[in-house]
This record gives sequence, C-alpha cells and structure tokens, in this order.
Amino acid sequence: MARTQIPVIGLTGYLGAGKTTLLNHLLRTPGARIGVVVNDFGVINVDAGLITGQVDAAESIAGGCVCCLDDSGGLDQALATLAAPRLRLDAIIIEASGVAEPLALARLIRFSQAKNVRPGGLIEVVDAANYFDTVDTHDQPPARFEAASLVVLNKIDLLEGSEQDHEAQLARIAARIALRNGQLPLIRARRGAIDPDLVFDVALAEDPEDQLPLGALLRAEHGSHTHQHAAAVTVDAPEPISASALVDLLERPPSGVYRLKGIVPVATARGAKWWAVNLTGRQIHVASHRASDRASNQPGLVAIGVGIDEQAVRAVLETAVQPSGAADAAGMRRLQRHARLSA
Ligand SMILES: Nc1nc2c(ncn2[C@@H]2O[C@H](COP(=O)(O)OP(=O)(O)OP(=O)(O)O)[C@@H](O)[C@H]2O)c(=O)[nH]1
Repeated sequence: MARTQIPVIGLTGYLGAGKTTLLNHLLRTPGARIGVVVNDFGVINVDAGLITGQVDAAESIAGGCVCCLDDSGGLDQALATLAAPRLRLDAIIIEASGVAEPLALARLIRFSQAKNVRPGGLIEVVDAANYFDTVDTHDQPPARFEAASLVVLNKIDLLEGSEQDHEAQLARIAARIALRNGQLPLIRARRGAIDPDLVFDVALAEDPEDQLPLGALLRAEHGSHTHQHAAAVTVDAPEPISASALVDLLERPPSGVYRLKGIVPVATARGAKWWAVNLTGRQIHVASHRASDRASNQPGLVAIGVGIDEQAVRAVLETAVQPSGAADAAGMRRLQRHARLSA
C-alpha cells in the first residue's frame, strides 16, 4: 500500500512509565525505517541523551535509516527534514518527556505544517504496577487520556499477587481510564514490547543485500518477545462503495480496532473517485488519492487491533465495502469535511 504520508506518532507517559523502553523496542523492528524527533521545543522536553545512543545502535543494527535531530528548530522543521522522500521513513516517533503535556503534543502534531506527514496517534505508556501512585492521584482520572489514541499498560511483570489479583488491578485501571475516554484501546506489555503493526507499516520486509546477518538474529530475538499480537482483517473493495458507508465505518469502527487503513473507490456522480483512508484510534485521516499513486495498490481496507473478534470485524468491513451504484451526496459532504479536517 502506498505510504504517501508518514505517520507521526507521539509517545507520552508519566515519568518512568517506560516510554524510552517502548521506543527502543519499536526501533528494533526488523527492516523498519524510523525517524525519531529528539528535540526540545517548548513544552516537549526530550531526553535526547538516552535515545541518541539507542538510535545510533538501531541504525547500524536494523539497517534502516534512523534519524536523530538535535537542532534547535521547531517541530515542523524537524518533521519536514525527516519527511524528505529520500529518507523513505516508515514512521516518525516523538518521545515526549514525562512532564510533557499530551494534549499540547497532540495539537502540535495535528496542526503541523510539514508536508508529507499525518498524525499517527498518541501512545500513552502507563506503569500498571504504580498507576495510582504516579499518573492517577486525584479524584478525577487525568485529562491526558483524552488526547491518547492507545494506552499501553506497561510493567505488568511488576504487578503483585496472584493472577486474579493482576486482573483485578488491571480492571481497576481500565475503569478509571474509561471515565475519561471510553473509546480508548488498552494493551498490556512487558518492557514496552508491543506489536509494531499497531503503530506503523514496515515497507522493507527483507534485509538489504549488503546487510550483516545481524538483522535475522534480531528478528529471532524480536519474535521471542511475549507481546500481545495484533490481528489484521483485510477486505477487497474492487467496486465503488458508498461514501456514507465509508464515513460510518471511520466514525464508528468495530470494537477493538485501533487502526484502519486502505485505498478505496467511492461512487460519485462523476464516476468512481479514489480515497486513501487512515484511522488511528479515533483519529480519522482521509485524502483523495491520485490515479498515479494507485498502480501498485490493491483497493481494500485493513483493520488492525489486539484481541478483536475477527469474524465480527470482517462482517462490518464487508458491509462498508458493498458495491454502491448510486452517488451519495450527503456521504460525500461528510467525507469532504473529514478531508478538510485532515488537510
Ligand atoms: N520490570 C519492568 N521494568 C521496566 C518495564 N518497562 C520499563 N522498565 C524499566 O523502567 C525504568 C524506566 O523506563 P524508561 O523507558 O526509561 O521510562 P521513561 O518513561 O522513558 O522515563 P522518563 O523519560 O524518565 O519519563 C527503566 O529502568 C526500565 O528498564 C517493564 O515492563 N517491566
């Protein structure tokens, strides 16, 4: 699938929750080309020292181009540099410091003027073993969960008591988070080991030919991580579909689906028009898709999530991609509105 726009992913979380650990895990994704913004801009204070070493290591290990900026420019400048086509990055990750304000980071990403990038969601890392001593110490659960698109309940190896106790503790945390944001998907992790498929697509599945066999070793190590695997459900959409059905799907994705993406033909009064759609959490990004970008693309949709009911998700996707002969003016207006908000 063509990646005309690079997802910019914010990594937030209370001090010590495990953001750098999770970032380093993502940086070990075989074949991934990840740009990391390590910059101080306003409220975002990145612990550049910690990441720089890892980024250097990831660059030589993964064979991917991992960029590390330490200029004093703003976020847009950093994103514009990283989005240069020659870098062919799969994703750009911004690790915010523990004291950064996730809502401010979400806004900065959302309103970035940099070209060729799109918001890729905000991952909030939580120390599950110390949740009520760190991030959630007041009457109300913190507002940061309103900005997040995925919560990683990290450090589950440190939960105390029996397995039953663990489940009870995690359920208490989930209930608190739901008070702020009932839509937020939660996944559990040890040492930030989440499935990278939840976060970005890797264009390069193989090691480059001049690569040391280190890549294969790393892949083996990576495969041994005990993370919750993401499941993907794919449906084809060879015929033009209804704009309303597409927008309904994006606005109300099936339960557990964290990402939804694809390229689909939409029925209009002037024939089929192509659209690239991307959903991360509840964040919708749609853009009309040029014919020249289409040659290598299979029209269809892919839904990704952890612990999803694959059959139920497939049924919802199949309903959305039902061929539609008629143009649907009301649906097109909704789609165009999302496109304007995405621009
Ligand atoms: N036992 C355990 N330790 C973890 C886990 N994840 C991270 N850690 C440890 O927790 C400490 C903090 O992790 P970091 O990744 O540096 O956390 P951070 O959120 O980047 O921290 P700040 O940048 O200071 O906010 C480190 O010592 C990690 O090794 C986990 O799942 N289990």
